[in-house]
Amino acid sequence: MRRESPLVQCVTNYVAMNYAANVLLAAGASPAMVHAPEEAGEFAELASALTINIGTLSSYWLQGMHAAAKAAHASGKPWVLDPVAHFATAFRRQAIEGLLALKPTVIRGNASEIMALAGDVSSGRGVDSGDSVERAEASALALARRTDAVVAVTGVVDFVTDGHAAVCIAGGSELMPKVTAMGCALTCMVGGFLAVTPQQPLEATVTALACFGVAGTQAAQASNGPGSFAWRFIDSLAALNGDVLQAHAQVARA
Ligand SMILES: Nc1ncnc2c1ncn2[C@@H]1O[C@H](COP(=O)(O)OP(=O)(O)O)[C@@H](O)[C@H]1O
Ligand SMILES: Cc1ncsc1CCOP(=O)(O)O
Ligand SMILES: [Mg+2]
Repeated sequence: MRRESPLVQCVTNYVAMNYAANVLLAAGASPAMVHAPEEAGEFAELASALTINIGTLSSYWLQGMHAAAKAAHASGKPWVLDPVAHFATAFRRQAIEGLLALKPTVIRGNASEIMALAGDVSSGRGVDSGDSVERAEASALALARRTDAVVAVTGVVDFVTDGHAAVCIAGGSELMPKVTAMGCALTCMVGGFLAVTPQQPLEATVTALACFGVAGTQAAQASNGPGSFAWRFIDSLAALNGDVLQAHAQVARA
């Protein structure tokens, strides 16, 4: 990632835009928050990967998402879908079906989002999860098989699957769900690793999640609460390199 500094197009939400861009910069990528329908498709042809997040959805943004995802799909670029609170309203449910039809390479969400996307009953209400990752594992496997996407469920211990192999990633901190846009930023980070290893979406996703696990644990050690954690996390990510990741990542086959 640091060697190639890939251009990553992020269509994310108003809450996450600044933090997610700083996360990608800390990891060595070059983020671009480009979402207007007039240019999102054209830009997707330039970028090495695309991420789409429906957190603060509107009709206008949805047009940009479609333009970008269509262009990415047509030009063989990988793209990541973050289905924030997709179950909450009819508008979101309809939007997520349309985006799924454009074949995301990776779907990254919390346990409630992934369970609901697989058609299972979940306890989610808004953007925060009401379910454990363990409860979402079967849903993730089924969703991966149905969509041909790699599915990542995040929480205390993350679970990633392509419908066949499955990997667990531990680490992180209980402060992470207390900082808004942490998951959205992680989705953009997955896009960064997909950009540099587009043929290995499972490995790219696991690497992104492992970076968050290691940086999250390190940042929490020096933090008094969510405010200082948020900026220390960016510093920890910026200090991360391959050796530190190899030494501290908690990754295991599930
Ligand atoms: N209780 C926890 N302990 C450790 N890490 C966590 C915890 N909750 C969330 N995380 C981490 O926070 C990041 C965002 O995940 P999550 O909170 O599930 O996403 P979202 O913000 O979309 O709900 C992931 O790296 C995940 O591993
Ligand atoms: C609070 C909020 N409201 C709409 S999008 C958003 C951010 C959600 O971020 P995350 O899914 O990373 O917690
Ligand atoms: Mg989220």
